[in-house]
Amino acid sequence: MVVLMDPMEDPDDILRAHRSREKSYMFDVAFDYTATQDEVYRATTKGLIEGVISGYNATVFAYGPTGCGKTYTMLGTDYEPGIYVRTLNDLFRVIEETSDDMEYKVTMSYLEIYNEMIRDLLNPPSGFLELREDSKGLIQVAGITEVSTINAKEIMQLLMKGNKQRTQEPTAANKTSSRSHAVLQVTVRQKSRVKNIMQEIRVGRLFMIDLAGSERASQTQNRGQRMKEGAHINRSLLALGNCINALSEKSGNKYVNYRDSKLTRLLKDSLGGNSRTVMIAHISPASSAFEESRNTLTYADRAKNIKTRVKRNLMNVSYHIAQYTNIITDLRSEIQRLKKKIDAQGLQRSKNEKADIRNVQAEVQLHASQYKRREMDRLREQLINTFQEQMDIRRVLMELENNHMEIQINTSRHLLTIADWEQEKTRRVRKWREEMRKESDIKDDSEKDSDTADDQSDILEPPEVMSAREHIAKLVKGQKIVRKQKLELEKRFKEIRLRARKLEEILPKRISSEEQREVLSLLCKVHELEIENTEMKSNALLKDNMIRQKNYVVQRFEQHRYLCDEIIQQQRQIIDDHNLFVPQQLEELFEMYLRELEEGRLDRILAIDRVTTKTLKDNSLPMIARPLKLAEPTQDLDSDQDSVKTFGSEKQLLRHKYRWNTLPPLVNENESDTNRVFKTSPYVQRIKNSVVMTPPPIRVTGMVNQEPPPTIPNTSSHLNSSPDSTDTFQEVPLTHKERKQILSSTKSIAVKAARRRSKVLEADNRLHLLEPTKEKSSLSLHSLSETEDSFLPEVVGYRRLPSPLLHHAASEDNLSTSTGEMLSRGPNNQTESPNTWQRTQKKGNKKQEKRDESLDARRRKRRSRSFEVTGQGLPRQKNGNARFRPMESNSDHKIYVNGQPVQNPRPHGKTVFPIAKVKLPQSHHTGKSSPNPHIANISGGSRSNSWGGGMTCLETAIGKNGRLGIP
Ligand SMILES: Nc1ncnc2c1ncn2[C@@H]1O[C@H](COP(=O)(O)OP(=O)(O)OP(=O)(O)O)[C@@H](O)[C@H]1O
Repeated sequence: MVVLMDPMEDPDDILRAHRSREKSYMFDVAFDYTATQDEVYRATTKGLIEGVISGYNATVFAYGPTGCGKTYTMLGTDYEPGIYVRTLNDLFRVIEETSDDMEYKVTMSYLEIYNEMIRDLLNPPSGFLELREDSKGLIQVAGITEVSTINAKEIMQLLMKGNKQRTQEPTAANKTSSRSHAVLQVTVRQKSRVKNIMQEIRVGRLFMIDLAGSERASQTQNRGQRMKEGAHINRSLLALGNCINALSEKSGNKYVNYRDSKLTRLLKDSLGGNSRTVMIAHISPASSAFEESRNTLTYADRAKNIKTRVKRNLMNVSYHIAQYTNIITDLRSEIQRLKKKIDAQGLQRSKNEKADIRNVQAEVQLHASQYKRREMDRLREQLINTFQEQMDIRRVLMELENNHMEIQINTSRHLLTIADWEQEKTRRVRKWREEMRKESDIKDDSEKDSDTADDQSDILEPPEVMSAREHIAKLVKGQKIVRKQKLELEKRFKEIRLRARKLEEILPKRISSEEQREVLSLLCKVHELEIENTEMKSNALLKDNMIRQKNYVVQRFEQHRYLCDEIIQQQRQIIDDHNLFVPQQLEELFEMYLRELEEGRLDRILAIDRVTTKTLKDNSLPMIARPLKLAEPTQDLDSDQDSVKTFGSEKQLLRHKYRWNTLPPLVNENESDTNRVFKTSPYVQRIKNSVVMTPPPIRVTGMVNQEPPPTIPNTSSHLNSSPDSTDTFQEVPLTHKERKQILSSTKSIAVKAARRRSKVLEADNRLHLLEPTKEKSSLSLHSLSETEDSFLPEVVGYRRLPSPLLHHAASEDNLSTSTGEMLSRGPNNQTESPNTWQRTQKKGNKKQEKRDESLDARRRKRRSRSFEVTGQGLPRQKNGNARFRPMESNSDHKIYVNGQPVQNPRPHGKTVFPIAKVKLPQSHHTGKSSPNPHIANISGGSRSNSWGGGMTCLETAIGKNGRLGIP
């Protein structure tokens, strides 16, 4: 509702009170000054577009006085486009949406009626155009340019171009006053794409008209041309008003004069015919425009009453048969078009599908390759882990094996001690029985038996034997633990090897690239070599242990031989001194003994042994085997655990070395090499079944053991090594470096042992009885240290001990005491000098002299040999007395000659063989700790000190004996 109030109305004017000019008008919609272009468009024009497309006519025209915003509403600005642009945009959008089914043709024309003349705004040079009415009563502009386009942007450009051609002049009322009526006609022809004989064409026309504003001359102050323009404008608008008035009249027979102006003629259909028409009436809120507003509203109100009959503009085209050809051609072209469209769509779809398939394939491939890579990495990781585990287990087994070896060596030593004691006990019992037999006349048999029994049981075991039994019990326990651990590890090793074998089968199948295969193969080869190296080291260690064990046996025999020599010589001296009768047979035997000494048969045997030992050590390990690093020369010589520590450090070194990503080889005994990627070396093949080599058990017969270990079935008076296992070890030679290191180790131990021996000798009171002994004892250590290098080869060889006669001839050391010479001659002879001894010797007959000469010759020969070996003269020989000490051992307190023990004087207060008098320091027996703490950890820390102590003791003994045999 629009309420128009009269600004001139005076409420106090009684006379005009009943003639109020205030009026209310009702419209479909009214906009105030806040309304936007879009709101106006939506409320007025938007609803017409669908009708136009489907064949209905429609008209939107802006009506009102000048300067009230008609052009603004219809055309708008670039930023606020008006109805023209908005309508066309929507029109083309709808056409596009339905163009699949319908065929559209859109034409546009733009004209102006200026001073009752029609101008083509799209083609101004075409001049003034005439209006014509066709046979169907439709008003047409003859010669008007109809632009066919379906592009909204193009239409906008045309509109802008045409609008510039529109006559626009400034007036007093409007700076941009339009001096003409502008008519934009858009014709939409729509037909179905389905061809038929009867073709239906829908033609919708849309008129969008921006009328010129009615103006009053007084208001516009127009003169001349402007005034003339105004007159024309007003006339045409008056005609429009008249038409509206006529159309709006409700009376039946009305006459509408459209012919008064070109505007009404053009809008004939729009106003009263077949058209949906929207009239947008513009008014000014200014009180000065009251009259114009009232007129406008009055016309708009009247126009409201105009009723039009709208019908769809259909053109049914019935084609003639002659046109069928064209129709068919059209249809074919349409079919082709549709086919192309379908093909294009199909192509696009298939492209999309193909792209999808390709994407899917690529994705699948990517996933597959990623999975494959992950799987390969996983397998490789597993393989490396199995190799690593194999390596670790082999290493631990090696350590356990070494432990086992040490235990066995120590056990054998203790068993020997016990066996010796058992023999001693038997001898004592026998002796006691003989004594008892002599007294049997006095006592009756029953008493004797009971006494015998009592006496036997009363024999007290020496502490070293008890200690040996304790040690054996501990060692047996330790051996059990080690064996159990070994079994578990071997079982685990088998499992891991099986796993590795499976991986070995899987991996070549999975590896696609030859390069990968090669790299992996090389990697495995490296680890194979690593494990081979470990195995060889293990064997080298075992062999070293075996050699030490063998040397120990040799030393024992040599010790024994030394005693025999001593006894024979002394007894021979007694015989000669007292001119005792010697049976022929004994004489012959003695001759044979002398011959043997002269010919040096035993020396040769020892030489052979030395050569064998040396050969074993000389045969180098292959270069890939990292040599064992034994004692460093710079190590602390006071340490009791030198060699053991070094062994431990070697293990640490190995462990460190294997910590990097190393792989042990894949050993598959059953698989043929051709089917394998990772082959086992011949060496590994050869020793793979003896990876865990067990040294031969030490058999000691006649031993009474409280708890005999399984691998030590019974006692034996000798150590025996299995020849088979020895052969196995001989296959594994030592490198030069290793040999050197062993020698260095021996040197360290030798120096240390000599130092200890020196201390012991100094502490021994008996040694102080002989003045030179003290000197030589102190000298010996120095000498040893000095000449160690030159002695080393002989140290390894373990030269035979020199004859005791030689020591006596030297007469400078305490060996005469230690060999029992003094004792054999009685207490009175203890102070007798060696010279006296020699003088006595010269008193013999010629035969004896000859023998002496022979012995002297042998002595000289040996002495000269010692010079040759050492390269030094007398001082070395003098110092050699310290090295003539027999082997020290906690179990060597007694020496047994031909089964008869020579007792240690200290426990029994009888005859003394000084060989047994030297005792090792206490620390030497107990040991300080496990030689390898890592091993202790691996074996659950159950390793007792006695194992290591025993091992250390053995090494020390070897070192001393090595020196003993040198000069
Ligand atoms: N709604 C509106 N918002 C902003 N400015 C408007 C609005 N309506 C009209 N105008 C401004 O008023 C001035 C006159 O408007 P316009 O030229 O559209 O009037 P008209 O009715 O077309 O005049 P004439 O009949 O003389 O051509 C123009 O500068 C136009 O920008």
